[in-house]
Amino acid sequence: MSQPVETPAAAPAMEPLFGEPDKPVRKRRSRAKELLEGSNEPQREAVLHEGSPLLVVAGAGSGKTRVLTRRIAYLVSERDAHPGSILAITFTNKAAAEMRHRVADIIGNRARIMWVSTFHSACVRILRAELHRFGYAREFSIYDDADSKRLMQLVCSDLGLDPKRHPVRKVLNWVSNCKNDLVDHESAGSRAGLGEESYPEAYAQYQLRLRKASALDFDDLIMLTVHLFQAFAEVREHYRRRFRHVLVDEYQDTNHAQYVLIRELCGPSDAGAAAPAPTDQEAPQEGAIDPPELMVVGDSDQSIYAFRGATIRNILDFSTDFPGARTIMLEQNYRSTQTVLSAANAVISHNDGRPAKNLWSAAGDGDRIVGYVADSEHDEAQFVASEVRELVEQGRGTYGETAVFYRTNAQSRAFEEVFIRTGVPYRVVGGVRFYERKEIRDVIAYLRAIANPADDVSVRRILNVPKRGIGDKSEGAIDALAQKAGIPFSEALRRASETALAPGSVKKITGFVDLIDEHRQLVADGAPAHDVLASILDRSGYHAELQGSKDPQDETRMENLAEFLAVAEEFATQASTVDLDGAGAEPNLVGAPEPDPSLPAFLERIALVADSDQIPDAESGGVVTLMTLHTAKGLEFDTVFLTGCEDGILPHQRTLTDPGELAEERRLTYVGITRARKRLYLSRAVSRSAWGAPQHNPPSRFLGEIPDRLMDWRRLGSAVTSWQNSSATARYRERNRIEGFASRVDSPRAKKSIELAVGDKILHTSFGLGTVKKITGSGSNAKAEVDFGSMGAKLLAVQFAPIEKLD
Ligand SMILES: Nc1ncnc2c1ncn2[C@@H]1O[C@H](COP(=O)(O)OP(=O)(O)OP(=O)(O)O)[C@@H](O)[C@H]1O
Ligand SMILES: [Mg+2]
Repeated sequence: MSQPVETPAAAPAMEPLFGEPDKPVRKRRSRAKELLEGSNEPQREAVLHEGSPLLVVAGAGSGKTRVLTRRIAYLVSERDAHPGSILAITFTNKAAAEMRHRVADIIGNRARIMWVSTFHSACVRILRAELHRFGYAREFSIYDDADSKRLMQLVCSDLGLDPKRHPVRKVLNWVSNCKNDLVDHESAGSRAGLGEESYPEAYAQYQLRLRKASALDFDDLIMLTVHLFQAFAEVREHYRRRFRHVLVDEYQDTNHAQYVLIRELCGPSDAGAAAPAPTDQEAPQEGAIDPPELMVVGDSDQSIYAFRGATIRNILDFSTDFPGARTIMLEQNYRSTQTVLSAANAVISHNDGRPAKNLWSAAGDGDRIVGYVADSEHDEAQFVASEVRELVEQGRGTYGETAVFYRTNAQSRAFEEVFIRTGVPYRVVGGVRFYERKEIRDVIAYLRAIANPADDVSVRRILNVPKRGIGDKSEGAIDALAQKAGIPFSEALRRASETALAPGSVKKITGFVDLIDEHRQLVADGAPAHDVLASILDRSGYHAELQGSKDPQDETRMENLAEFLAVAEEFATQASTVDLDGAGAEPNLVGAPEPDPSLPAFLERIALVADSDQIPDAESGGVVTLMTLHTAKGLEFDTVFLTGCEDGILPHQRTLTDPGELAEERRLTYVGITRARKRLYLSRAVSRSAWGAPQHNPPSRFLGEIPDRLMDWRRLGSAVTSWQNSSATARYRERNRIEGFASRVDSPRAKKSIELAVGDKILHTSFGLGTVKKITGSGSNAKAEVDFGSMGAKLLAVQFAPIEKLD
C-alpha cells in the first residue's frame, strides 16, 4: 500500500547547517559562504545549480540529503525564493520536520510555510482544496492499511472469493499495484493473470465502497492528484505557478504514479514540449510560465521498494523525461569508514547491469567488521546485547548511537527478550505500532465516524464498542436495509425503525446515532479535536469501561489513551502557533498551513503518521533502535548490527529463486551496511526456531561476497555447525539448547520457588515473553494463565514450567 517511510531521526543524517544551532542568525552576506562551507565541488554545484532539471545520483552517505537541504536554504536566503514556493518531498513526515527545522535556522519561522512533506501529505493538501471537482465532500476520510484491509475483506466475501486461494492481502496488493501504475478499475482487466480473473471486479467494488464512504486509501491520494492535474488544466497550472522549486529525496523509490505527478508539475509545459530547456535568464512570459526548477536525488543501488511499484526507471530515464536535465555525481562518502564502504561496494558489485560507482571515504580504515556465528537466535541476541553493553561501559559508544537491523519484524522478539533481561534500553520501530493498538483504533474510528458521516467502516467498528446491546443481529438488519435502499450504513441507522428489529434494539441504535450527532455538533461549533476526543471517551462509556476493568492490560490501554489525548492537545497548540507572517507576504498562496486545530485537520495528521516516525530523537531517546532494514533507509548510526545474515532470512526465502528479487535483497543489504559510521557487526544463527520447529539456514550468500581481509570473525559456531545435518544432530542440538537455557533458568528456581502475581512479566524458554493474566491454586499446585502475545495464551504450572520472572 503506501510506501512505508523512514527518517533521519534517531541519528539525523543531517548536520546543523551552521556550527551551533543556537548561534544568532548571521548576516546575509556570509550565509552563502557558510552554506557551502565544507562542501566538495560537485556538492557546491548541486546547491548552486539554476534552471534546468537536476539529478544528483550518488552512493550512500555521499551527502545527497545534505545537499538537498542546503539547496533549500540557499534558494530562500540567496536566491530570494519565497518559502511558500518550495515543495520538498521527503520519505517520512519526520524527515520533513527535520528538514524544515534546519532551514528555519536560517530563515526563521517563515520556513513553516514551505511544503516539506511526503508525497502523501502533499497530495492530501492538494486534494482537500481541489477534490470537490470530482464530486467528493471536503471531509473525506483517509483509510490506512488496516482500514483498507477491512474494506477489501467485505468485498472479497461479497464476491465469494476463497480466502485460501485469494488472501485479502494479495487482492489488495494487486489493486495497489494497479493504482501505483495509474491503472483504474475500468482498464485493469488486462492485468489480471491466471487465477486473478475476479480481481478487476474486486477493484471496482472496492473503489465503489470507498467512494460511498467518502474515503481514499493511500494509493488513491497520489492517483487522484494525478487525475486532477490531468483533468483540470487550470489546477495543474495553478500548482505549477505556485511551486517554483520542487525537490525530491530518495527518488529511486518513487513509483510510476509519483513520477507522473512530478512530471505534471515540472515537465515541459504542453505547448512547449519541444522547446529548449528553460534557463533562469528567460523572463516568464504572459500566460506561459517556465516549469518549476526540479532537483531529485537518489541512488539506484538503494532501490528497495520495487515490490511496491517503485522503479529505478525513474532515475535511469530522468534525462529523457525531463529534457535538458543535468546530472551531478557525488563520489566521496562522509559517513562511513573505508572498511564499511569496501564491504558495501563488494556486495553491491555482484548486482548486474549497474553503472560502476567509485565511492570512497577519507575517514580511514577504522575497525574491521565483526562477524559472529551464533548457535541460535537467542545466542545471537545475547551476543548483540553483551557487545552493546561493553561498548557503552567502555565509553566507546552510546545506546542511542546503536541500531540492530533485521529482515523481518518477527526477528525482533529474540532481541527484545534478551534486552529486557539484560537491561539494555531499546525501542522497536515498526513493531506493534501505537496507532495500531486496539484502543487507539477504536477512538480514531469514533472520531472518523463523527467527522465523516459516510465512513461505514469506522461506524461499524464502534457500533457496539463498548458493548451497548447492538449485536450482530441488529447490525445485520441495518446492513440489509442499507443494501436494499442503496444508502450508506450510517444513514440506515437513522431509519432503524423501518427494520423488523424490536423497539428495544431500535432505541439502542437511536442512542448511538444521537451520541455521534451530538459530537458532530461540537465539531460544527468549532470545538478543537482534543475536546471532541475527551468528550467522546467520556460520553461513549469507553473510558468508564476501561476504568472499571480489573484486567491490567486495560490499565495500559488507559495510559495509551491518555497519551493519545496528549497528542491531540499538542496538535492543537502547534496548530495555533503557526506563524503566518510569510504567508501574509503573498496572499495568493494557497495551501500554507492554517492554524487549524479542528477534528478533520487532526485526523488528517494522524492518518499520515508513519510507523518510523516513532523513532526517538537521539537527545531524548538514548536507547538502542531495533528496526527492519527497510525502515533504516536514510539513517545513520555509529554502530550497526546487521543480524540474521542467512540464506532464507537475508536474502529472504521467497527471493532465492528469482534473480530480480535477489538483486533487491542485495540492495537491501547494501542499505543496511552503509548505515554504519564506525562499527559494523554481521551475525547469523546456525539454528533458529520458525513456526515452532528449528530451521537451519546456510550463511547468507552476501557474507561470502565480502573480502576476508575486512572481516574479524569472533566466532565461527560450535563444533556442530553443519546446517545440512538437519535431522538427528539438529534435534539433539535444539534439545540441548532448550535444556541448557532451561537449566540456567532453573537454577535460581531450585533455590527459591517462584511467586507470580497477575500482571507480572515472565520469560518462558519456548514461548518467550509473556504477561500473567490469572493465577489459580497455590504452592506446587499454582497455575498461571499467561498471555504470550503472538504465541497465544498458555496455562502453566508455575513451579515446573521453564520460566523466569522478570523485574
Ligand atoms: N561535505 C561534507 N562535509 C562534512 N560532512 C558531510 C559532507 N557531506 C555529507 N556529510 C555528512 O555525511 C553524512 C551522510 O550525508 P547524507 O545523509 O546527506 O548522505 P546521503 O547521500 O543522503 O545518504 P543516503 O544515501 O544514505 O541517504 C551526514 O552525516 C552528512 O552530514
Ligand atoms: Mg539521504
